Amino acid sequence: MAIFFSQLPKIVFLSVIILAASYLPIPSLLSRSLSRLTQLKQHLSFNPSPALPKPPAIARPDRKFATMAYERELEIALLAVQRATLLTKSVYSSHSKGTLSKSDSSPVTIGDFGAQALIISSIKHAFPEDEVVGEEDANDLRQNGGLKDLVWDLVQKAKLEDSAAEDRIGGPIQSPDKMLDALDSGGSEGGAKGRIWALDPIDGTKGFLRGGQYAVCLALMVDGVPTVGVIGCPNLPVDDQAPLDSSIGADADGKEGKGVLFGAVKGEGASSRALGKGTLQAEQSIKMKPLDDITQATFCESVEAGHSSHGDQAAIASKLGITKPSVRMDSQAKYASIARGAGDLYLRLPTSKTYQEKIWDHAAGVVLVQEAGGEVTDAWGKPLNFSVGRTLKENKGVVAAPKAVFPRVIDAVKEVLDAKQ
Ligand SMILES: Nc1ncnc2c1ncn2[C@@H]1O[C@H](COP(=O)(O)OS(=O)(=O)O)[C@@H](OP(=O)(O)O)[C@H]1O
Ligand SMILES: [Mg+2]
Ligand SMILES: [Mg+2]
Ligand SMILES: [Mg+2]
Repeated sequence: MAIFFSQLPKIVFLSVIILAASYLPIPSLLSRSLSRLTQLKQHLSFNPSPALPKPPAIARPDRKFATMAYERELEIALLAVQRATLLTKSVYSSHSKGTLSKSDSSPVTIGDFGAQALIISSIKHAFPEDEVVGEEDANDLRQNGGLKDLVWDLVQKAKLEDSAAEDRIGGPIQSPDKMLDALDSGGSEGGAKGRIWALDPIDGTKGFLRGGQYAVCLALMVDGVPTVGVIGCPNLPVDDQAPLDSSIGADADGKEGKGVLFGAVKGEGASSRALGKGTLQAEQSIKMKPLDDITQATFCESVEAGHSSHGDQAAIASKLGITKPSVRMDSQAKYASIARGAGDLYLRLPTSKTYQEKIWDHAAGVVLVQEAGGEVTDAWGKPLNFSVGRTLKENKGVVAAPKAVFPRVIDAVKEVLDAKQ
């Protein structure tokens, strides 16, 4: 009895708890917990490890395949070109482009200088041993401090929005002197041995100044063979299926669905993606359009009549029975456009017997077209030889077409050229 009275407070306390519990909605609490557990189980079955980082095998979420040849070269080239287009777009939409005339009377702008410095700095960070054949050099900036300051200002502002991507290409250039040194590191003589990059920081500078198409072009040549090609086209539509036309219009923010980044690796295919400003966007593979009826072809040619013979090109088109008017477009956007099937043929018939085509005007475009199912030769059907220096020397003109129709096209080209001899 004494024990009962000594334990009475505990007994009362426990009784109160049991009584209170009987009023609580225990079954409903239990059923809610069970349903939560079921939801969690379903969630886990779709996301086996939701809290874990992505498996390391998928290093490039923008790519469909985990590994391929020259994967790092392609990624660095894509990021380097992407960053350079941030700079060129800012110059494109500005009134003052700091234009100079070079010794061959062709124009160069602060955009060309800045883009070349940024891209070479990216390449040298990732692949310090590689050489670069770049179109521009720093001579004009070394002699003109005002111009150098303008370019330095642009170069400092051009940063990828994603800091990890920016780090992959070495981050910002550290000083104006380093910028000049980078710009001057594009003086390789080219050749048939080793790894050499061909860089056109703005291809189609005349188009760039006119408010037309232009392209930032970079290719890696291995033992004289174009192997990786990247082309940034800020003024082409993102949509690979968009009809090809010569109208453009500035679209600095990509709001009008413009801005494409093309990439290709020899033997691995070609792709396009929205240009973007930071991490690489998801890519899709591109192919030339199958062309069953050559008379329905759309052909691309230069805007500048001094760069390719509009007359010869019209004669070739008429020989092939093509009735559609040509699409005139500046830069390697022509190669990119036929590679994605927006156009079919690219004709660049020489205007002079002495002009030597520059390797940076073609290397990236050639990889793109070859990987999209096309063939590219000079106007006489000879393969373009990228292993003989900074120019294509003996190769005159360019003809690019889908493989299946290439023989017909080159025959028509030869007929027109032979008739002129
Ligand atoms: N005479 C002659 N013949 C052939 N090519 C020449 C000639 N003169 C210049 N160039 C080079 O043409 C590059 C411009 O590319 P496109 O001709 O495709 O563009 S355009 O439509 O004519 O603007 C252009 O490249 P960028 O200087 O990078 O713009 C030149 O390297
Ligand atoms: Mg060029
Ligand atoms: Mg150029
Ligand atoms: Mg030029």
